[in-house]
Amino acid sequence: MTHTQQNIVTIESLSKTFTTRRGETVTAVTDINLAMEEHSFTCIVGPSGCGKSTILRIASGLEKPSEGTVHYRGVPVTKPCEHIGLVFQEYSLFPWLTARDNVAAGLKFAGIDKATRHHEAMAFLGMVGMKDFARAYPHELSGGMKQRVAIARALATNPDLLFMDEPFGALDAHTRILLQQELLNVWEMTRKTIVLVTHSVDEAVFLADRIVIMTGSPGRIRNTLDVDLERPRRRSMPRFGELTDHILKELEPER
Ligand SMILES: Nc1ncnc2c1ncn2[C@@H]1O[C@H](COP(=O)(O)OP(=O)(O)OP(=O)(O)O)[C@@H](O)[C@H]1O
Repeated sequence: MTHTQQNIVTIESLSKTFTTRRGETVTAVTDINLAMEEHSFTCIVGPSGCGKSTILRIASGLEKPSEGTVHYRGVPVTKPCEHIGLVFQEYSLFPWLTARDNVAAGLKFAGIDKATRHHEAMAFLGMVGMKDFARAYPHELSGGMKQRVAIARALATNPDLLFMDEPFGALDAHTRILLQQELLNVWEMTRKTIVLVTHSVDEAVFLADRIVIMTGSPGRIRNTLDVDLERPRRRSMPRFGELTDHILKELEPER
């Protein structure tokens, strides 16, 4: 595989083996080859334990591969960097900081002065519809609101790549659908490259340009599928149902 101009991330021959505390080895993923085009929206779906999170953790530099490589714009990824934003399922906000200060926190490490930090934080809170809650603390916010703040915080450092691991997994169905739409709005506004891991095939078909379908034990890519559905997408579109059914079939365990 070559590192073409438009591929922002390239994952080649990636495998990861963990050694458990009891000394057993577990191959989490094997022979993963993936490239993300700039500005694209990729969803990774697969059964629990097939290594989706492991791929994101390695691709963002939080974990080392056992074999293979990850490149960001042609440069090996060996540790977390400011170009890659992360949003995980647990809101991971600082409980002692207000929504605004949570968003501003990332900018503090970047050495930006306080007034600019606050101004920028408000702009990103506005983008996710949370301006009115800038002074609220995480415990005063609902799950959906906390996840909005987490997205604003990930965007604040202006990464060009956003890795999201089950960001809406803990939300009720209604809030989840609202936030999916908001994420699409943010994506269309900012044109970030997004890679999102989800258990929900419906969510993947709603969001993605391309869906990576994984199988488990050890995790490997079974198929990748380009989503040939125009936007805005509606779940009532016949093709929406066809694609969902097709992916669900691919995910069925082999007999
Ligand atoms: N630090 C670790 N030590 C040992 N095994 C691990 C470690 N992290 C992950 N694993 C194992 O690797 C495999 C893949 O885990 P991973 O969390 O990446 O899967 P996943 O597809 O994201 O799962 P889920 O959808 O349930 O979140 C699992 O078998 C898991 O037990």
